[in-house]
Amino acid sequence: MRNPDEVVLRVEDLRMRYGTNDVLHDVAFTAHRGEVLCLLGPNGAGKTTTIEILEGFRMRSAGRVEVLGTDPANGGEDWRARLGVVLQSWRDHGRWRVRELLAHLGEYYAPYSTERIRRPWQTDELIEAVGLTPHAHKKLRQLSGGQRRRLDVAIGIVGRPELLFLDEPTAGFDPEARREFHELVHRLTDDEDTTILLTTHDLDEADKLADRILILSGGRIVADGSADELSRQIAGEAEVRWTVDGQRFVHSTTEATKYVYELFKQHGEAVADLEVRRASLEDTYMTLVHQAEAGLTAVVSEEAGVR
Ligand SMILES: Nc1ncnc2c1ncn2[C@@H]1O[C@H](COP(=O)(O)OP(=O)(O)OP(=O)(O)O)[C@@H](O)[C@H]1O
Repeated sequence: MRNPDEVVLRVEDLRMRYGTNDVLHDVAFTAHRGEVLCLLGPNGAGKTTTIEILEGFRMRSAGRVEVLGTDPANGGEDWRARLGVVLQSWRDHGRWRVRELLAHLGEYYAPYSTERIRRPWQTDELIEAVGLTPHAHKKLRQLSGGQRRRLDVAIGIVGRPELLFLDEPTAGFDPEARREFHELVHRLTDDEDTTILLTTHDLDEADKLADRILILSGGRIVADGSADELSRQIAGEAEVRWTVDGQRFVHSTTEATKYVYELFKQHGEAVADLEVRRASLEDTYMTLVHQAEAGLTAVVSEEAGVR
């Protein structure tokens, strides 16, 4: 049965050093069943390193990590079968055909099928879910960049993972493919209860998909919360725009509701074109990353408050 309180991912005091270069400093976060976490951050912030440690592809330098109840450094085949991974880089299977490859990869998961989770995903259903039906019989090298990325996603989910890692899954997608991918993510979390950790540079995508956003900067988590929580905590001011008799006005305030109430009290029905604009995720992201880069290391966290 679904238990939304179940912790699927627990990271504490995670550190990573390449040679003498510390790239992760005391990273800590958790993810619960069915949650979508988006890991944001500038190039080189440590997103891929974090994900690779959680996937068991990279050994950490220090800290505690639990993925589906197991330390990834000791995860066996049965643990790995419960994970799905979509890496940034392409794999080289150029001569295989789409359907053939997915059916083949799916066979590896059959021994890990359970009463609750039937593995693998039925091949044609999976191909349909990622929008590759018209290309099912093509060789991989004949696919476009975006089609190839859809296949990468299919490879990641063929074993019906309980936890799915997606490293920049929509890079190279056209707007329609992006929207279809977002629908697929909702389907995976709603119908299959999949927990998803994804990295993206597309803030609009993070806004649409994430239950929680983690912002990593210089190897540190500088924010942890929903898009709304982060924007409320960082940018207290909202911008109110309106017109009276065709003349435009703009005012910044921390108390938008009260301000609008006063506005109507004063001008009544003469107020038109009213808009109240809170900080966008992009505004919030820029503020937090710039603060972190300037050495202001206050961490914004819904769970912990500001510390
Ligand atoms: N194998 C490696 N050896 C040494 N340094 C590395 C290695 N891999 C990554 N790094 C360094 O670790 C830091 C974090 O890199 P990482 O790839 O995790 O960042 P990222 O947030 O995923 O960046 P991007 O958005 O560009 O993908 C960078 O400074 C990078 O140069």
